[in-house]
Amino acid sequence: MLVVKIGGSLDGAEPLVRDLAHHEGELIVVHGGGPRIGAELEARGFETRFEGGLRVTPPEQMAVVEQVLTQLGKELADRLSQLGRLSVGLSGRDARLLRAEPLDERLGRVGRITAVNTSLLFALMSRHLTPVISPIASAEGGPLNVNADEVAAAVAGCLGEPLVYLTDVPGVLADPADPESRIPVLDGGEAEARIEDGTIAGGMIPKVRAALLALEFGAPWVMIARGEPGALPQLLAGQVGTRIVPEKISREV
Ligand SMILES: Nc1ncnc2c1ncn2[C@@H]1O[C@H](COP(=O)(O)OP(=O)(O)O)[C@@H](O)[C@H]1O
Ligand SMILES: CC(=O)N[C@@H](CCC(=O)OP(=O)(O)O)C(=O)O
Repeated sequence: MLVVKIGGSLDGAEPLVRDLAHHEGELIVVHGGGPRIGAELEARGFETRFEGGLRVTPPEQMAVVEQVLTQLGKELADRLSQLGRLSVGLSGRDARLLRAEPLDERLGRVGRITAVNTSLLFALMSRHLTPVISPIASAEGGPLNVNADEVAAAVAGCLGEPLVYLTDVPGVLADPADPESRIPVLDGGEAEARIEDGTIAGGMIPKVRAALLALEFGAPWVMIARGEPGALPQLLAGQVGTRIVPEKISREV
């Protein structure tokens, strides 16, 4: 089994969706939707801002966030199903799939995952149905917006399964402006140092932190790679992407 998180930056990437549909083996898909949420909020006259890569979500914006993510999940599940992989679009509000608590009141309706209903996921997979999860969680006082990278980490961690983040860059880059500067293996210490010095920025901050969290929760391995056709087999062969590890040790021979 593999947990795959598809970034909102890959919205509409048909070749990738085909690859996922034809992937041999069980998949759980978690999707983002940042760019589409941003566009919809703007169209409705809302301003949006991020703190540490997380969208500050005032209560009056929550319905828009949920609508956009729900529609995206349904579209993705429908497309995978049409391509032969029967899939079910869910959010964390279905059967309490994802429970959360508010992260910080200054961020509004942004949540931190506290529990995952893994039996719902097993029930679907036992009937050969692929879960497609939108990052909205169930909570006291209404739903919470959770960063999709964190949702994927919680799901993979709770299941003890590997996690792949598919995004629009070839991995974590030493120089974000240079796509050739992929870091093949990144550990927690170096990740925090690079966040501190600014070479890891924007949406890569929650992704790298979530990857470390997934390992802490129990995922056996985590990779960040570009969501291009052929990515999954190449990545499983260790040819592309950045592998996130808690600590690096040097191998001496
Ligand atoms: N050091 C870095 N290496 C790679 N990408 C980085 C780095 N620092 C910032 N980024 C930015 O992070 C983005 C990926 O995060 P995000 O846009 O949230 O993706 P997704 O929608 O796939 O979750 C990249 O497109 C890039 O602009
Ligand atoms: C709290 C928070 O930041 N939630 C995210 C949820 C979607 C997401 O994570 O989408 P990407 O994977 O495309 O970034 C948001 O509102 O954008």
